[in-house]
Amino acid sequence: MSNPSLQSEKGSLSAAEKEFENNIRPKDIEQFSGQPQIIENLIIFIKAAKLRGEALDHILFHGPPGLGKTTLSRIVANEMGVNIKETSGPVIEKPGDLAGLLTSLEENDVLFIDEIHRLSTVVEEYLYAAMEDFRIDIMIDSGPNARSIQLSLKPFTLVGATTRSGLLTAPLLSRFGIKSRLEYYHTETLKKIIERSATILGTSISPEAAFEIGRRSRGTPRIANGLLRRVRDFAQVLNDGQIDIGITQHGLKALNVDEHGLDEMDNRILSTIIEKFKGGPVGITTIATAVGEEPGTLEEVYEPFLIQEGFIQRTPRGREVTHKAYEHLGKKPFTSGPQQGLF
Ligand SMILES: Nc1ncnc2c1ncn2[C@@H]1O[C@H](COP(=O)(O)OP(=O)(O)OP(=O)(O)O)[C@@H](O)[C@H]1O
Ligand SMILES: [Mg+2]
Repeated sequence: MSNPSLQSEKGSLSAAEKEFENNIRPKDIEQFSGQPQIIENLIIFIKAAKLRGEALDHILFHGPPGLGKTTLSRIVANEMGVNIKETSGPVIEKPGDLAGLLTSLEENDVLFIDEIHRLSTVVEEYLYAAMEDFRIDIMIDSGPNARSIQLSLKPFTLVGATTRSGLLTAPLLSRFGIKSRLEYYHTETLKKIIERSATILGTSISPEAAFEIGRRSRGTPRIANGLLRRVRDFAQVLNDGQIDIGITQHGLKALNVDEHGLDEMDNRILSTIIEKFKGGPVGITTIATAVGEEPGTLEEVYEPFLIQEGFIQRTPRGREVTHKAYEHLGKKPFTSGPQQGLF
């Protein structure tokens, strides 16, 4: 199984994990670390919308799981001083469900649709007019009595979030005025996030320990917070609750956390390319079949981190692992003949 924190299926987090996430989730923009470009722009757009007394333009947050899309959506509503209604793509089954949600919004409120790539086509089409003209046409009755009535909506902001922006249709994409792609976090930023979370949890952590956890968190705040929580257990039982570098290294080792923060699926991808495809180049669809994952998920959720960290490179003929990948897995590069490596 792949790391549950990375899965985009929302059911994968336990109730306790969700509660923990909500407790430490930054509520206003000052508490949110990282993503400087996105934050800088949002501050301007929010100020401008407030000055004009208008709804903020529709926003799409996209990027790998656990980087802060839900967090930012709530922060946007909070900073705008409006209510937020939260739903998700697969939950809105019929146009009527969407109409119900939209008509319940107050002026300038935020409607947050998580996993927006999973909206049904029919619902999506109704959303177009709602986003563009703040109106929705709904059919009432059926057969000869069928007629459509037009409902006007109060201006609102749609905030969509997705890990799979590649699955969004062009008409939907074009209706978002603001599109922000969240990036993986630098270790220094994760360190700050971990220190903030530790304060909320009432635990003391040394700077080296926070850095070490950050370094091994796959650039992802959710993973960083999850590791902090587990390492805190080790510290509580074995170290009087003090999280120092010693107990951190002990804990991370006991938890089998990879030296570079790679998860099981990352390692499976690398070892598959090495063992089954001689290190590549190999096409993404072929890798996907071999590891039992969808090509799109591989491309949008797993691969970006492996490329950023220099474990994989894209070539015109497909994906290739790098030296770093061989070293990481303790394997020797494949050589095609006895001549190679002689000179
Ligand atoms: N920039 C940040 N600063 C502090 N904490 C953060 C930041 N980004 C995310 N987090 C924390 O990481 C956790 C996951 O964030 P969030 O739920 O917003 O991710 P997401 O992008 O919506 O993930 P998914 O795609 O799985 O829905 C939350 O507990 C949140 O508190
Ligand atoms: Mg989310």
